[in-house]
This record gives sequence, C-alpha cells and structure tokens, in this order.
Amino acid sequence: KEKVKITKEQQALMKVVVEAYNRHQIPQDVAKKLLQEQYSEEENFLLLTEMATSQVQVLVEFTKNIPGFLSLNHEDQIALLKGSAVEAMFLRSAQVFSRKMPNGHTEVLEERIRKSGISEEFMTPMFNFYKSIGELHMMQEEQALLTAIAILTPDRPYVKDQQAVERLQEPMLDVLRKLCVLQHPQEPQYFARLLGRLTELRTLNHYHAEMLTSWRMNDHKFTPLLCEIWDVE
Ligand SMILES: N#Cc1ccccc1NC(=O)[C@H](C1CCCCC1)n1c(-c2ccc(Cl)cc2)nc2cc(F)c(F)cc21
Repeated sequence: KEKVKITKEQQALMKVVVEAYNRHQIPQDVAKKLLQEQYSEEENFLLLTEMATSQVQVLVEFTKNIPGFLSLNHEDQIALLKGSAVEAMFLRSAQVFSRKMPNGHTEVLEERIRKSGISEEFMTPMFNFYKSIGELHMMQEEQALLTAIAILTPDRPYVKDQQAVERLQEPMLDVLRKLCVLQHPQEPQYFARLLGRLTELRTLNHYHAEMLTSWRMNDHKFTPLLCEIWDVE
C-alpha cells in the first residue's frame, strides 16, 4: 500500500486556500441571531438577503485568493462565481448548521429555520443536505478545499476555457483526496462521499430561486447584487 504524502507545494496550496477561507468569513453570526429570538417572515427574508449579499462579497474575496483564478479569462471568472454562488451559500449554511452547539440549540435553530418563511416543500431536501454535511464532521481544511473545488467546476454555464478551469481544480482535488486518506484512514470512501455532497448541492441550485420567490410574504425585495447572482426579479 503506497504511503500517501502531501508535497510541499500541496501544503502551500492548502495553506493559501484555508487562510483565505478563514479570513473571508461572514462577520455577524446568523445562527446566534436566530437562536436569540424568533423573527417575523419579513424580518427573516431581510436577514437572508443581507446574509446572502455579504456571502457573495465574501465569496468574491475568497475566490480571488485561489491560486491561478485571477489569470483565468475574465468572463470565465464571472461565470464561475455566478455558477457557484448559491452552492457556496448552502455549503456555508450547512457548515453553520452542523457546527457543534450546546444541547438543544440545533433543534431550536432548525425550528426557527422551518418557521422562517421558506415554503414546506424545500425543507426536506435542504435539511437532508445539512444533515449529510454534518455527518461528515469536516475539518476546516476539507471545508475550504471543497468550497474551492465547487467554485472551480469546469462545466458551469458559459465557461469558455473549461481546460483552464480543470487545470486549477485538479490540484485541489489531489490534495483533498490525500488529506481524506490521511485524516480518515478507516474510511476509504470518505473522499468519494465528500464529492457526492457537491452533487447534492447542485440539486439545491435548482430550488433556490423558487425558495426565495415562494417565501411566505408579499413583495420580495432583492438587492441588485442578488438579482445578478440569483435568477430572481
Ligand atoms: N444566505 C446565507 C447565509 C450566508 C452565510 C451563513 C449562513 C447563511 N444562511 C442564512 O442566513 C439562512 C437563514 C436566513 C434567515 C432566515 C433563516 C435562514 N440560512 C439558511 C438558508 C439559506 C438560504 C435559503 Cl434559500 C434558505 C435557508 N440555512 C441556514 C442554516 C443555518 F444553520 C443558519 F444558521 C442559517 C441558515
């Protein structure tokens, strides 16, 4: 059985991605707000649009730190951001949801989200995803690399030079695969399970526009940035 070893370059790549991931975090903690009090559906929608807007800004900053991203064709950079923004938001939300919390807090958080205004039909796929992410107990290196891998998906709509994106995604997949083997030696399928979450994430992509426009309230107002990134209004 060959000894898996992370090279110096791979260590450096991982360090850059993890530091960028931790540096570009959402300032206020939305889970804390939701645990503090029950908001109305209108207030929750406003909170969501604020969180999502700052999440997109954070995503742009994180992506600029992915080695090689800024040397991609500019239209392709936009196509990758637009194509991954919703997934990055749900990935971040899943990580917030599956964080270790004092007893009973996760149940309160789930209850508050169930009552936030999202229509019933989306609860199951969304919470199934959150729970499947939670079961993986991902380390922050894995979270950061998985987010970078999701952003560097070559077959997003309108990407022209897919090979150039593959050349950036492959080294990330390589170091994540080695990390999984080293961190989860008893679970040879762990890396495959991680990548399987990205497939589940894509299905949430289909729902997100409807999740927003079907929010139980009238007159859904979005920020200009969200109109750009989400297929709404
Ligand atoms: N957006 C965003 C975002 C960015 C960074 C961190 C968390 C985010 N998520 C959020 O703010 C929303 C809140 C916004 C207020 C109303 C209740 C949901 N959210 C979502 C959720 C995101 C989208 C869509 Cl359509 C439905 C749900 N799943 C969450 C899970 C959690 F555990 C959690 F705490 C918050 C969560």
